[in-house]
Amino acid sequence: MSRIVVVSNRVALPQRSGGPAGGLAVAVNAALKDKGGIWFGWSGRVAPEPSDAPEVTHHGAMTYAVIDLTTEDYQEYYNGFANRVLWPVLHYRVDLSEFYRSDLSGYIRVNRMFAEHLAKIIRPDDVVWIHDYHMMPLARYLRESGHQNRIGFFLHIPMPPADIIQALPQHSETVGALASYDLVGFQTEGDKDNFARYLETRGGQPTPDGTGCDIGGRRVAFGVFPVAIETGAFVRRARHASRTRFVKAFHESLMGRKLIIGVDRLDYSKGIPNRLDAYEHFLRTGPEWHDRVAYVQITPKSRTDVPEYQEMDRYVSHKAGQINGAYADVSWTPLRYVNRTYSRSALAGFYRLADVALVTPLRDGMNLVAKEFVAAQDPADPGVLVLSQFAGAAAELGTGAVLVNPHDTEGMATALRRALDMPLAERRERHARMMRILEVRDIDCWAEAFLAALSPKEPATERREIALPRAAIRSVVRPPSPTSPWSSRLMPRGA
Ligand SMILES: O=P(O)(O)OC[C@H]1O[C@H](O[C@H]2O[C@H](CO)[C@@H](O)[C@H](O)[C@H]2O)[C@H](O)[C@@H](O)[C@@H]1O
Ligand SMILES: O=c1ccn([C@@H]2O[C@H](COP(=O)(O)OP(=O)(O)O)[C@@H](O)[C@H]2O)c(=O)[nH]1
Repeated sequence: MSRIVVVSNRVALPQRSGGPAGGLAVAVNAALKDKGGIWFGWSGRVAPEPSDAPEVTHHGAMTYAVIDLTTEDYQEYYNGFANRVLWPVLHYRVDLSEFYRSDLSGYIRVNRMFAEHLAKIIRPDDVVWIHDYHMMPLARYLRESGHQNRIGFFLHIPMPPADIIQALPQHSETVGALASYDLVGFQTEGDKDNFARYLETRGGQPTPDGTGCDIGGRRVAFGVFPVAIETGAFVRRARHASRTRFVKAFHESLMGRKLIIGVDRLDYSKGIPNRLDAYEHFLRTGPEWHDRVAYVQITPKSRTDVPEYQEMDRYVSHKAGQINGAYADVSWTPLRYVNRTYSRSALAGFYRLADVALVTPLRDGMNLVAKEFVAAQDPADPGVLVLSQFAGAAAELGTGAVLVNPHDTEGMATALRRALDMPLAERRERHARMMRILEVRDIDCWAEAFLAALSPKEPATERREIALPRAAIRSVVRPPSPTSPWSSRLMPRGA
């Protein structure tokens, strides 16, 4: 019988709940745990020697197979090429990328090693589903060694326009290698269109029905599959969490103040400095709100070996201290900045307490926090989602959220004020609009739609879809300033 084999760098191992926070692991885990399958990837460990064979564990319907990385692999493949080249460039930040040929070699070496391990795991009729920018060339290497399986790829992060992709040194080895898949899935229409245009620049011929492209003697199909959450389960989780002692204690600590919440990995793509600027502006221009709000920013540290992330850490801590220094009183802390990882149950309870969520990335593939926040609300008295127009989630939630441009400090402060003042009837109506989408497009729908489109019997045109409002959002990329040091490139203008 055909099995589903999923491959990703990050694997949500069952014995390690409370591990690093990240949407890919959360989503893939939710999609597969009942369906079953094999999940192959990195163990999260760095070891002196490469793994001879994957370490295999079974849990429910899932089999996990993971390998360790050596220090060199971890530096070159993960910290280096994946997180200092592909991550910034695909998030439209060519100015932050640091390219070294040795890192690209490491990336290719690790992908070849993944392909070799995988070749021993997969059977000819298995459907292989590969995830994210760490693994772009994997299908090419599997094809080179004769594997004819149906192989799909899903990109969790944005796909920028062709001009930006072309700034990636040797992009044919990474983005170009996506042409070896049978199906490539994206979070938004804009991402898909950018990829289609990129393939055309490489001589690809769009198929007459527009669902793919013929290139290099093969046909690659494209699709849009916005990643989702376990909506029903998250609603129940939030209801339950709000009754726990832990969440009640948090509620009491607010002493009747309105709660503004932000939950993001400490990553420059999440726009945290811009958001703090906007909050500072809100406090400066709105003294009537002093002592009436509490902003809790939960920010687990991420990719801490990467210099840009270390700098972001220093900057955000400093900025948080500045805001509290300027506006706190003996009995009021305007900003609670927390570098801890919380369980998703605790987060669900926090979201339900919140009056406003600030989800304002400069660029984000999707942003599951936005969806979780909406699902966690009490429909009778829901909080308001303030959402960046540059998050993938804006394509689905844009009609219910208050959309903002994260580069517009005053605009964000105004949006925050509007959200805090929003009448109950409008809050209910906006929340209901977003919930309708989250209920129809949940995580099972995401996995089923992708796998149906990948399966040979059900071509992409027959898959289950609902019409989505188009985000149709593009932004202009500011060229890097040759004179500024890299650290200032991370900060908002004027910081
Ligand atoms: O694995 P890490 O290096 O610790 O990083 C965590 C994950 O970050 C990214 O998540 C993305 O996927 C989410 C789900 O589709 C999406 O909502 C979000 O917008 C993306 O940023 C990354 O793509 C994952 O590979 C990482 O595991
Ligand atoms: O302390 C935390 C912070 C975040 N998350 C989870 O991590 C995921 C973050 O996914 P998102 O798509 O928002 O962003 P990413 O970090 O993947 O870029 C969400 O499911 C959060 O609930 C968590 O479990 N604990």
